[in-house]
Amino acid sequence: MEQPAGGRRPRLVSSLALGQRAWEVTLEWERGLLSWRDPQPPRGNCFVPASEIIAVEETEIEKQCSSGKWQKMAKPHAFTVYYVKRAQKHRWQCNEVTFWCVDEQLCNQWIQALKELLELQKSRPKQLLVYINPYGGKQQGKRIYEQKVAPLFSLASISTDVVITEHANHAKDNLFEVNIYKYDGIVCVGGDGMFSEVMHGLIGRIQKDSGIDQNNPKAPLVQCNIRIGIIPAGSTDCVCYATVGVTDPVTSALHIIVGDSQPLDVSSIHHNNTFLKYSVSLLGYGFYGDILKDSEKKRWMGTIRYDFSGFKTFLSHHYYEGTVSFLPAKHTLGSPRDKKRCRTGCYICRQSKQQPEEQQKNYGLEHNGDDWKVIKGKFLAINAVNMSCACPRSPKGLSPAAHLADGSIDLILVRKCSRFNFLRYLVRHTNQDDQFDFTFVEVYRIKKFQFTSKHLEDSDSGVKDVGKKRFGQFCRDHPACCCNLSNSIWNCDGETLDSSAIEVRVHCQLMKLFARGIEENSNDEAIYNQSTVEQLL
Ligand SMILES: CCCCCCCCCCCCC/C=C/[C@@H](O)[C@H](CO)NC(=O)CCCCCCCCCCCCCCC
Ligand SMILES: Nc1ncnc2c1ncn2[C@@H]1O[C@H](COP(=O)(O)OP(=O)(O)OP(=O)(O)O)[C@@H](O)[C@H]1O
Ligand SMILES: [Ca+2]
Repeated sequence: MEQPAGGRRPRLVSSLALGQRAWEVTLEWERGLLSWRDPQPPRGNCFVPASEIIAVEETEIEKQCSSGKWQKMAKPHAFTVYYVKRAQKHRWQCNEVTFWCVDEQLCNQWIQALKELLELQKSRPKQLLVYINPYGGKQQGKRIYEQKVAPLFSLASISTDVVITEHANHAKDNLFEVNIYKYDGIVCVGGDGMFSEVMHGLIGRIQKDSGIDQNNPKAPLVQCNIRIGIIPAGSTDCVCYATVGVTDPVTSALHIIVGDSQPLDVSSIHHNNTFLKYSVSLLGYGFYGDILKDSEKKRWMGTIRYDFSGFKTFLSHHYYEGTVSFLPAKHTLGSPRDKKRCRTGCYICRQSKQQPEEQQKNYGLEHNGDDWKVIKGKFLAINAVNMSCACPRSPKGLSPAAHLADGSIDLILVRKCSRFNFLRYLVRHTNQDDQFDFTFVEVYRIKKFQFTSKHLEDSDSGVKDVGKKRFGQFCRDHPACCCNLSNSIWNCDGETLDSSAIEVRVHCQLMKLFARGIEENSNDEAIYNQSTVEQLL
């Protein structure tokens, strides 16, 4: 073993057996790096940063004794290191490597040193509260958690309190009752709806404990530092996909274990000084609202209900009249037409970090009315997204250049157009072409917006045409056309809103997830070339 230089922690260097050969294994405290090198040709060289070590354990060797039973033996001496391995398409796996030592003392020294290094990883959770929706997606939540996630949490010495939900809002209500402060994070196993429920519970609880009235649309909300982890087991899993790059329970569990942290913008939605909901992904009126309305009746169909209702809604081709007023985001660095996307360590999101404090300072100061832009029109879809909304159906999402934590919303207005053009627009969500490059599509990066349907404007302005209010199902002037005098509904992260007239405002980085955003070409550009391990073993 090397001696300490200048009082620093010594590097630990040993010759340990790996497979059939002796490798030079090094633990560098300063760089937090475990590496192993084959001194003989073809000289494999592998590195694992401490931040990606999941656990270290003494290796138990199973040996058959004379009675024929298998017995656990701790000799000869070996230890196993479990670590993150990057696979294809942002997927992470738990890999392991076992090192054999000449004696027990050396083995213990290595285990001790690695455990101490793991203790230094301060952002890792030790205690988690887990909510499982057994009915989300393909109804596999419980199985996914028990078979794929719980064994990893136990390997990483994370203790858990698990609640299997018995009804909708169980998790949300529970978060107002339990001592949330004893947990390092909350995990939800389910889809976007389940995540939304947990987010509402957590943000709501923090505001309640801080004396903030959620019904006040101007209230400066208190940031929530307890992270939420999402184990995807839903139908769309858009929040997971857009923050991790893949919907894979093992990948998400590993991001939780290594203690990743991804701040997230949250929009608050109000109507007449009444709080309705928060939104992190899609707030959509028209097309996505109608899909949701129809698909809720078809929950029994499972995950394909969205495709079925999507097709039906596409054919119905309804448009809705209304007024959208919005406050453009003036000081944000990016634009929705940027080619560059929000990725791990995103510069634009990092620059926006000071926004929460700025917002607090400006509390009560209203923006000049002139800054607001007003658009009246006939819309097939009004989509307000806080993030790209990438999901397996559309890997680049509704707004590919939207940022997870820049304190802005991308507002997409799709005006009335032909079915054929709308189809061209939809198809562009699935290929490389620009979905905003149409005359009937507009996109704005904004801070706040309001929407009122024409239907409501007319009734508010005292139009007393009872027939107009009552029939509302088809257009009396043009029975064959697609305009719909009744309202659509708002799809808020997969849940419906009770009002069609809404006021929306974004809260920069209000909450945090156990994620790190999508890694840039994660496998191809892996700094630590772990794949060599497999080639050489
Ligand atoms: C021709 C193919 C075109 C495909 C176009 C695909 C665009 C897909 C964009 C998906 C955006 C998802 C945004 C995330 C929303 C979540 O907060 C929410 C809760 O989970 N999910 C949904 O509301 C669930 C939304 C589900 C949306 C499904 C849309 C399916 C559209 C099908 C249109 C078929 C036209 C075919 C004509 C021949
Ligand atoms: N035990 C339960 N019984 C019925 N509903 C539940 C239960 N637990 C949670 N829920 C509700 O189920 C709704 C949908 O769940 P979830 O989001 O997990 O699946 P999904 O809708 O299939 O997926 P996605 O939201 O990704 O499209 C959530 O809004 C949640 O409130
Ligand atoms: Ca954003």
